[in-house]
Amino acid sequence: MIPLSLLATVTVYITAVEADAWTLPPVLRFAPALPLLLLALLAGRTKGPVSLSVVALCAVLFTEVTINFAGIGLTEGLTWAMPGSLLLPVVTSVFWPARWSFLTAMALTAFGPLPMLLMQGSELQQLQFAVYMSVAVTLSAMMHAVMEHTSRRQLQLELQLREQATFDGLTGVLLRNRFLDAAQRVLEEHHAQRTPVCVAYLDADRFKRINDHYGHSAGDAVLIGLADVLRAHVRAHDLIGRVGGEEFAILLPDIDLAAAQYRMETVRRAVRLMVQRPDGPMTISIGIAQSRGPGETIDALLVRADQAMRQAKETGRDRAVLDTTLS
Ligand SMILES: Nc1nc2c(ncn2[C@@H]2O[C@H](COP(=O)(O)OP(=O)(O)OP(=O)(O)O)[C@@H](O)[C@H]2O)c(=O)[nH]1
Repeated sequence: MIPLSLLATVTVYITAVEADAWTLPPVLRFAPALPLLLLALLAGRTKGPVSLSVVALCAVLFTEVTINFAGIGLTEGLTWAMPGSLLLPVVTSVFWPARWSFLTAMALTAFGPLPMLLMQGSELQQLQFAVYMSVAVTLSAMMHAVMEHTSRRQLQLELQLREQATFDGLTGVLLRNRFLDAAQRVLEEHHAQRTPVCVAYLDADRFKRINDHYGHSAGDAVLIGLADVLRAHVRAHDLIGRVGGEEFAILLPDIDLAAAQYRMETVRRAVRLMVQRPDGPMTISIGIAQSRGPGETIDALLVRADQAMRQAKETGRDRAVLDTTLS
């Protein structure tokens, strides 16, 4: 957008020159347009938004200086310089993303013709200028505010969409696929560093009964409470994902099976103590597996943890079982 606004600036400049307010010989008339074009090209190649704004502001400054030089000595110069340079803030107002660059560009373009005007303008022209300028700056500020509001709203929607695609709407933990992606990356990093990683597979016990006897919303409330307890009991770099309806997985980097068991026992006790279901305390069954090292994927690791969790179910629920299958 800024390179486009610079090209617009060049056009405004050339139109102004063509308005016959230029005292130089015809060959030199368009000379100042060259640096402007160069700035436009440079802006097209500049990547950072701040340096892009600086380049664009240089172009505006240059245009205003040129307008002043072009107009000095010619009263007629004022006739085109005033509306021309006041049109510029309105046209370019939507192109300046940052507030500081918008304010600087507005000040430059709105007050640009002031020296020429003060030097040779009549009182009427000065009054005209004050009126034009107020209208132009007000219009620009309004357009800029609308643009800013629209882009802020768009950004909010984007963030909202990204969040919805990342986190489970009910419990706030990672969605299954996001968990698998993130966990696979962590797993590979730990394989490369030869450090241990474990995964725990957690399943709410007899959850169907809550839904059947107390309704789906009672089940939802228990799931929310369960996720809260999980979040409160993991380390900052552990990952929690909702991998099924009432099934969660926790990736536990940097700890071996024994340490993972200790941590998950704490979680299991906390759930029993802190999550209430309508018919009594909530319990969970947990299966824990440690990664076998390079080559093992998160899916394979989860399968082993899931199998251990099923053993926990079969042997009475409300317990943590370790996967001890040989590698
Ligand atoms: N309220 C609610 N229920 C869910 C949700 N997702 C899955 N469920 C329910 O969770 C229940 C899971 O039941 P089952 O897989 O039979 O297992 P269970 O009753 O927990 O019994 P065990 O796992 O054998 O201890 C089903 O009734 C699903 O409908 C959810 O988001 N909200």
